[in-house]
Amino acid sequence: MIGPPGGGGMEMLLARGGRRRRPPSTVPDSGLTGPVDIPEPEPEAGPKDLKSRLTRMWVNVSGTVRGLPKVAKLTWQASPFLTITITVVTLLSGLLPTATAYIAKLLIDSVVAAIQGHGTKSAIVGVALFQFGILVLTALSQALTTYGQSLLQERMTLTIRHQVMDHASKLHLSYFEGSASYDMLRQAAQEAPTRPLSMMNSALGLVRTAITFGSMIALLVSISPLLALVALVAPIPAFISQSKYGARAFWLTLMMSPLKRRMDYLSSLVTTDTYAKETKLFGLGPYFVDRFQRLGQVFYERQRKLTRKRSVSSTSWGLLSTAAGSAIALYIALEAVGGRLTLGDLALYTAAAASVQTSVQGLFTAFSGMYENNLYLDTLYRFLGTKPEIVAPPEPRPLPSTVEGHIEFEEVSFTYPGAPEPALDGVSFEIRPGETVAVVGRNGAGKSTLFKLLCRLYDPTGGRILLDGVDIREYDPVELRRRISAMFQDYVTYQGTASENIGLGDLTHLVDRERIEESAKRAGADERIERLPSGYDSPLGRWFDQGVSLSGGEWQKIALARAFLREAPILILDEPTSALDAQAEHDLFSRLRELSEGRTTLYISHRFSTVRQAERILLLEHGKVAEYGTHDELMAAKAGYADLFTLQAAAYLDEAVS
Ligand SMILES: Nc1ncnc2c1ncn2[C@@H]1O[C@H](COP(=O)(O)OP(=O)(O)OP(=O)(O)O)[C@@H](O)[C@H]1O
Repeated sequence: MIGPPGGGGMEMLLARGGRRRRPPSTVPDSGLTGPVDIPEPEPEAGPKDLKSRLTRMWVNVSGTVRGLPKVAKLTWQASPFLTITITVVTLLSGLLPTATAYIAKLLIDSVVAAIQGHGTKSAIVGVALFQFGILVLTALSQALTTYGQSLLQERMTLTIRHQVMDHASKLHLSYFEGSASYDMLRQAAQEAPTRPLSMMNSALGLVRTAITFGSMIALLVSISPLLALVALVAPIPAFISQSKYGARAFWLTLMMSPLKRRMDYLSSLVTTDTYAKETKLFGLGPYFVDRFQRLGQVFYERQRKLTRKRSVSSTSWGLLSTAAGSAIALYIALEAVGGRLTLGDLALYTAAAASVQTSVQGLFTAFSGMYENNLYLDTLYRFLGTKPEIVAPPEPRPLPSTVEGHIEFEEVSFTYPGAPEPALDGVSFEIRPGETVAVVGRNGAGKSTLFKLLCRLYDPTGGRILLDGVDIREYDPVELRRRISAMFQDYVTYQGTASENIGLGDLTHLVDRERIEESAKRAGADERIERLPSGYDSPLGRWFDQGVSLSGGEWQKIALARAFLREAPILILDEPTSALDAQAEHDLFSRLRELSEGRTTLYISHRFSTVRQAERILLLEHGKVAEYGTHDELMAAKAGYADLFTLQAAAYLDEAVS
């Protein structure tokens, strides 16, 4: 039926189904260049004999059914009352079509009886009233279902989004930095909130249709077992064609279609604000639009072929079903003429045959809906089941109220998950309390990684990091991070007021205006903030409230102010002045001595004029400590640091001379 095992999730399906139709080329399938007929994964990669098809179908069915209790739990968590209401109404409404068909038969029979003179008008009125009652019930059940579903949808969305956010906030950094896990998080956040209800609806739809189906068959058996058998057999051809093409359509319409994903990416390149500047500058707009169009044509062509095949097949198989149905209708009509069946039986059969056929189709649609939803939900459950890797030990060592800030790296090595080589390799050095150390090195030398390890965003794969003589893994990571003020290279620009942007650096001072202004002054951000239309209360960024757009350097000063708000014993700054002008940089570093008074400070910088102001300098090369000492010591050593320093100084000198 539809692809391999239901419980396996999308990545597995993709990986297992990734059969290529053309030989691998040197051009990657990014969609930006190269051939546009990017192959779709083949869902049906397994053997095609009947036995294995049946086995696969069974695995899919059981996998999907196993997903149901969890879904029921989620809907129950969202609202027990609505869950019960919808379930009861759905089950009841399964019987309504059969009741409707049966009443139509009663009505016709009583009319015929009255015409023939052996029936009464009051009997007809009775049946008509009964029919009215059933119709009212049908309308009410539909209204209740719609009402309950829309309320439950809101509740479910809130519940699941809350669960996803809560869990994401506890997860370790590597989860966000790995592409597969990040994909899973995005899918859980975007798709999952609507899926459980959809799954629940499909499941209830399945049960409702099964009830209708079963009761119709039972009704037919009561008239003529042969009729029941024919009604049951006639829709089979239509069912076969449904199941064959339904699976393929599911694959093509699913977001995971590689072709469609690339189209979405191309579309985002031309419609997203952050890309607009570069797309315009390089004149990429028309190129991306053209690529999109060409990929779109291939996608459309595939859809067209599939739709054509599907409709030809379902129409021809469906005709077979119709022919069988019509033959039986004729047979019953003749039987009715012969007086062996009533006119009501004829009406009932016609209604029942149509209903059974629709039910078969409904069963298939409901099941494939459940299957698809289950795939998404599988991602949600796996996401919610991921355990945070960096957690406090069972009995964390309490951090002293006055941390000295004595830092030691002992043979620290670290390799990013899945990376071929270590980012840090046997790094050892010591920073005395209150000392200021500049970390330098080429791009990719491991500087930012060193900071991430110190903040315990990752744990070393070898060696240990000590704070005041204790391995940082013995502390509660939350407590440890409270002792660190940090600014990373890719700091956040919060879409909030200037005051909030700084206040978020320490939640205990979120609205402490005095402290916030003091931090802004330290970072050199005060002057700009005071010039804003509403000063510290001015919204920044353009997402909400039409805030003010700041320049790169102005944002960086705000981010610095945020780091300075927290008066922690350890201060970590990753390229704090990369976006600042020369004057602002000079001002900051002249203040840094004062700012770092009594704190252990580490900063990364590529500008050697600022680096030399540090008490000691750590030069990293390919993840190893190459040199460590004062500026004078490293200059005297005439090695790596001296070379880099001289190189940069010479460039400035050349400028000055020319
Ligand atoms: N999240 C990550 N996953 C895998 N590898 C990473 C990740 N982050 C960094 N790396 C790799 O680790 C190495 C060290 O990166 P790091 O960011 O520490 O360098 P850096 O010295 O700070 O460089 P730069 O001066 O460019 O900021 C690089 O080779 C990089 O490719």
